[in-house]
Amino acid sequence: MSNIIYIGYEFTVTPLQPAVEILIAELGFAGFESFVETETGVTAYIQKEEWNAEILNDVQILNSDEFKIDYTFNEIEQTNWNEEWEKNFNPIVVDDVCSVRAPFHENPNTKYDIIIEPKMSFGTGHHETTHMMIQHILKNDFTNKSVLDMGCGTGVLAILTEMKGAKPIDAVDYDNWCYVNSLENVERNNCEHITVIEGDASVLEGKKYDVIIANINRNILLQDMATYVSCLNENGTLFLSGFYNDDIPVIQEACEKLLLKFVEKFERNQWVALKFLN
Ligand SMILES: C[S@@+](CC[C@H](N)C(=O)[O-])C[C@H]1O[C@@H](n2cnc3c(N)ncnc32)[C@H](O)[C@@H]1O
Repeated sequence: MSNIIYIGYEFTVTPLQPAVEILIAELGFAGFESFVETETGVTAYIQKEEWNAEILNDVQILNSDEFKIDYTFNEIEQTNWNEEWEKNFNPIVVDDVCSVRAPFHENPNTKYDIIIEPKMSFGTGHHETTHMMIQHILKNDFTNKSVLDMGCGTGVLAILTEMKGAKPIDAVDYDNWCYVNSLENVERNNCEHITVIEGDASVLEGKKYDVIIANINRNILLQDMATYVSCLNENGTLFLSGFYNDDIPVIQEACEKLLLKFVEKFERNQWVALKFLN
């Protein structure tokens, strides 16, 4: 069990939309990793070791004349954060066929019913990037494909690929909490073909996959892209997310330098998820 300390910011936003959406996008970019929408705005969390006093300097919407945004912040005990999450985690259904829910939610009877207890890990399906990666996975054939889920968070994407017939699957995350949480969720969903690995791109040496899924962030993707592509089989597929529409040119250029071909883009609230072929 990790003893990471978080800083929680409670933002009060008037009027709520579209300001809350923009605020969450900008905070995500600044390094905040979890968000809980409230009746009056949003609560956002960042690890204390990622935090600094200037963290909000680049969050432009705070200077907007169109919206009034106030905030307070304080250190959050891990246990309090979990209670907050449990109160606020609503089940989601993607394209009527895939649900992501907690064990205590009612079964929505979807074809792919993923049960997740995310605690501190990213990947409840609420985030645009997870949602779009789920859409890519739903749309593509995974039967007997070997898969790497890089930056697996809760393991939600790896679990869905197994439900769609993929095997074997490696789910990798450098964060110990995510590693432990993915192990728990893999077991909770009775998956048999997923190996959860704690580490970064350095654990990929010598490995090969038919499909690589990486929902991380622009800088890590650019840094590790060559390693991912070296692990991709001929005619393999790479799905990337964790960045904005404006980042596409730099991501696409990096992929094309490695001879990948751009195939398809999904977009939600300025976030994007791209598909490339080898
Ligand atoms: C945006 S979350 C995605 C989680 C999940 N795959 C999803 O789609 O909901 C990114 C994850 O990547 C992990 N991560 C960030 N940098 C990494 C790196 N260099 N190597 C491995 N994992 C990394 C983080 O710990 C986090 O769990």
